[in-house]
Amino acid sequence: MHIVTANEMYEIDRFAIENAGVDGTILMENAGRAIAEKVVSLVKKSEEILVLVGSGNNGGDGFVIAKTLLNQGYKPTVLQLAANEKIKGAALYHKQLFINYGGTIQQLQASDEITVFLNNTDVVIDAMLGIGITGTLRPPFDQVIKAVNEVDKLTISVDIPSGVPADEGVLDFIGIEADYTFVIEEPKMSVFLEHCTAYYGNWSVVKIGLPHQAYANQIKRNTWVEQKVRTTLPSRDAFSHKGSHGRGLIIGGSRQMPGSVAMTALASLRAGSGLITIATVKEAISSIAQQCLEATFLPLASQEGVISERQQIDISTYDAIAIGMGMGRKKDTGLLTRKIVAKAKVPVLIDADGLYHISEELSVITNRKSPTILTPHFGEMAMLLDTTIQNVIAHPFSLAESFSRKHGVYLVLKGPNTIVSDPEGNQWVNTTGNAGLAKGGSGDVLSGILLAMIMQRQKMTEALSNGCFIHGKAADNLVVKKHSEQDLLATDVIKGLASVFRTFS
Ligand SMILES: NC(=O)C1=CN([C@@H]2O[C@H](COP(=O)(O)OP(=O)(O)OC[C@H]3O[C@@H](n4cnc5c(N)ncnc54)[C@H](O)[C@@H]3O)[C@@H](O)[C@H]2O)[C@@H](O)CC1
Ligand SMILES: Nc1ncnc2c1ncn2[C@@H]1O[C@H](COP(=O)(O)OP(=O)(O)O)[C@@H](O)[C@H]1O
Ligand SMILES: [K+]
Repeated sequence: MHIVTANEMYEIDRFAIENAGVDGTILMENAGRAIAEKVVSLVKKSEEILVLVGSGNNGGDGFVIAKTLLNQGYKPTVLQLAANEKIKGAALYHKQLFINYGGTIQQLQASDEITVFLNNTDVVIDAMLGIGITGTLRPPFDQVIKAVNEVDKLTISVDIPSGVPADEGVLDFIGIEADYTFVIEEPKMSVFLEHCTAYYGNWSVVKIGLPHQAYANQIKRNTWVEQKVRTTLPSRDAFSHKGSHGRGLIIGGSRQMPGSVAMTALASLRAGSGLITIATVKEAISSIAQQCLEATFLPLASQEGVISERQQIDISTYDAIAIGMGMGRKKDTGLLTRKIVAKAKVPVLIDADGLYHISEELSVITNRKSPTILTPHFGEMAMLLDTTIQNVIAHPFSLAESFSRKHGVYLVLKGPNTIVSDPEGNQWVNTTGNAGLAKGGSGDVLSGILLAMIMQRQKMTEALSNGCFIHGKAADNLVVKKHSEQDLLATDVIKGLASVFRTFS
């Protein structure tokens, strides 16, 4: 699936109508009819349905839904929230068809009348506002949306929950809290914005027959789904040896935080790495070795329990490096981190405290010749950009894209909807994972999986997207069977990798 902004959607629409010659009323018929089919699968004929229609094309879809339901023996009540003269074009055409099919339309005279309509219905179909919303809500939409949210009725939104912006940038809004949203043709950006996702409820896409050529090459944002993992994840060659699957180096850990690198190493081995070496402070090695028998070690000199600057590390024999987990934020560790990142001629993944050290001197990553992968969560992203977390929440797609382009890096912006960005500005949103991962250590496990993935035969963007998918999928499988979102631990996710890899082998 592509992920579109409102403008991109309008552009696709324009192409369909002007270049491909599709009539706009047909697109509206297709949209309304496809959504009516979904409504039929959720609602019984005996139930009362209230269709709330606005003045634009979203309202037009509402008329088609009402007409289709009426034709199938339902008795929808259509409540028009805008003046008659505001309904134009395709929406007016479908309003007239609805009337011709025997439908009647009621009009809201005063905002507070809405409670009477809501009290008399079982189901609300929200066809008030779609991607055409501008500015703050005007009456009666503000009051109607609040009233719908206050009553406990099954609420089904058309294309987008009314009031929710389609695009990035708006943090404050009043929106319908839908139970279901049937998104037309392609998910809008806000489906994946963490301050908007919940409004959509259970969402899915309905296709309305827009010409594929209208957008196949233009949209740079996509979802990463199981089918893509199936077609890109390399299988293990029967004649391979440990060297064929990558020799990875993990640099991090400290006396205070030995567990993080242990989890990264274990996850990396479970995700298919051939050989893993952990470079960490020598006093942490015995405890880490007990957790991870398969790893080898590179003991590092330490100062107050953290990796000290004064030492040479031979990084020449590794295929990829992950650096930063649990290493702390001491100045000396930072100097060494930047030296290693600058010197390494293989892919380097930078996570956690490594991101802090890099944020002090971003030119170190910009100047690198081999691939650099940064894996910040929203707080670390704000630190890298020297901005607020609120700003990252408001603009995750555009900030990630511009950062990747500017510094020539691959960025994995972690969250409930993790976004992978490449230096050309392409983006993929991961579709797996749950709140059980919102726990210390999940990021360390992800780094290990990604380190393994980037050492297998696949493109860098596929490696990163597959790694995120597998990490989230392991957590999803675990909360269905063995665990819950409450008790899930990062170490469980490592064990759960088996269930995911087995489905792809
Ligand atoms: N290719 C597509 O994507 C298709 C889209 N269709 C529908 O068309 C919708 C977009 O239609 P429109 O561009 O007409 O836009 P909308 O229907 O989303 O809204 C525009 C209308 O809302 C009013 N409005 C805007 N901001 C408002 C505010 N803050 N407070 C109160 N009223 C406000 C405007 O005066 C205008 O009349 C989509 O969301 C979708 O539902 C379908 O008809 C089928 C084809
Ligand atoms: N609510 C959530 N839903 C899905 N995935 C989540 C959620 N919260 C966190 N994650 C995932 O868990 C990982 C957390 O990483 P991070 O914040 O770096 O953890 P830590 O540094 O504590 O190990 C990321 O991969 C993120 O995408
Ligand atoms: K809507």
